[in-house]
Amino acid sequence: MIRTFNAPSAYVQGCGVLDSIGSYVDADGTSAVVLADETVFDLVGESLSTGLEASGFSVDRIEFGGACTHAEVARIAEQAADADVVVGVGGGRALDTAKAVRAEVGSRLVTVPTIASTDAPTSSISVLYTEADEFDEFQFHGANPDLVVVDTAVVAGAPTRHFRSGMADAMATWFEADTAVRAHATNVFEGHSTRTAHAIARTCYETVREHGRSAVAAVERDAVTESVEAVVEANTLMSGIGFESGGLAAAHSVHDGLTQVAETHGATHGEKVNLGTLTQFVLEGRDTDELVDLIDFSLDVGLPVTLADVGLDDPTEAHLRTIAEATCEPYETIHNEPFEVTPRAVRDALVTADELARERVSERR
Ligand SMILES: NC(=O)c1ccc[n+]([C@@H]2O[C@H](COP(=O)([O-])OP(=O)(O)OC[C@H]3O[C@@H](n4cnc5c(N)ncnc54)[C@H](O)[C@@H]3O)[C@@H](O)[C@H]2O)c1
Ligand SMILES: [Zn+2]
Repeated sequence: MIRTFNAPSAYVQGCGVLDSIGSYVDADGTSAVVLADETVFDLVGESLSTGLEASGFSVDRIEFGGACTHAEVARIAEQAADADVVVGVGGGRALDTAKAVRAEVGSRLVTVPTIASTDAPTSSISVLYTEADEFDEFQFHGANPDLVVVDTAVVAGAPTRHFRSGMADAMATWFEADTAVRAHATNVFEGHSTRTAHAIARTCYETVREHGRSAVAAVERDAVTESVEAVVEANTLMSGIGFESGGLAAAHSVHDGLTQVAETHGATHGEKVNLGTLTQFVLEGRDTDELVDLIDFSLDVGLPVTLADVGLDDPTEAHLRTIAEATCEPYETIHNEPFEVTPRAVRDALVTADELARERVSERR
């Protein structure tokens, strides 16, 4: 059995760290291109540029249009062709675009997440979408970012919804990696998990459970506390390594299935993943107490637990079929589950998780 482990080359996290970002960028040459949408550039553009210029970089800005599509990657790659360093700044879409641009131009890559909403900042892959905003393909770049810089003051100042969503993405990491390891399934790098990645995935979950409530309370007030630092690290570094080098299973496939129904497009990546984790629990026949425990924690921190919570108030059988069939596409990681998975089984697990969550919500009222 071949085991593989990949990770970003360097990771820096701290309150106000963007001001000194240039000192962490290890690159020959002096030209940096900053890729960010207007909102994000207004927030951090100045401190980023000052931080890079202080270390001798010339800084050009390219405005990110908001979608990670082939056309957007081609447009930006042309503009960034001579850059020594591409600095992707923002949410998962901007960072995935920066990764694809780096693959085209051969520069170094720095990712600067300004929300702790997904594990995209540390991973090696990009998720590409069509112009109609439907899933197009995964691009496996083989290389992780050279440097990841997270300013916790920026992340804590962003809307809490993004932070909660990242917690859901992080919790799924453990249940998926653990299933993948037990099933001897392969990870993103087509190797088997190391004990290192498995342990990181476990710590990722434990960190979110131990610090999640306090961290969400802090972020509601734009405060940076030790619990915020802990959860940012879990959502970003541990989750990224945990899913890529540990392996994925059902939860993210259910997320992918949910994206096929337009009604869920208003829900974030992490919010849909949370339903995926609950569905994975039912699919795997886990103890009901374990499921209720995760529902309770989700409700405590304000994460969605029912189909209605992610936009599907009244799912029809056609909706459920679309979701279940997309969840079971041959390339989906749900097939890492250690038993045969069918659309029927996914549909039944999804509606059962939804029913249990509804019951729990009314019990807690
Ligand atoms: N490559 C991977 O490993 C991986 C993993 C998980 C998710 N993803 C992808 O990530 C994407 C979802 O990412 P996301 O949930 O971060 O959403 P997103 O990238 O769509 O960003 C959401 C919004 O947040 C705004 N924003 C960013 N920073 C802000 C701040 N500090 N304050 C206020 N607003 C801010 C942005 O302007 C953007 O409009 C999906 O495309 C998904 O497929 C990729
Ligand atoms: Zn995810």
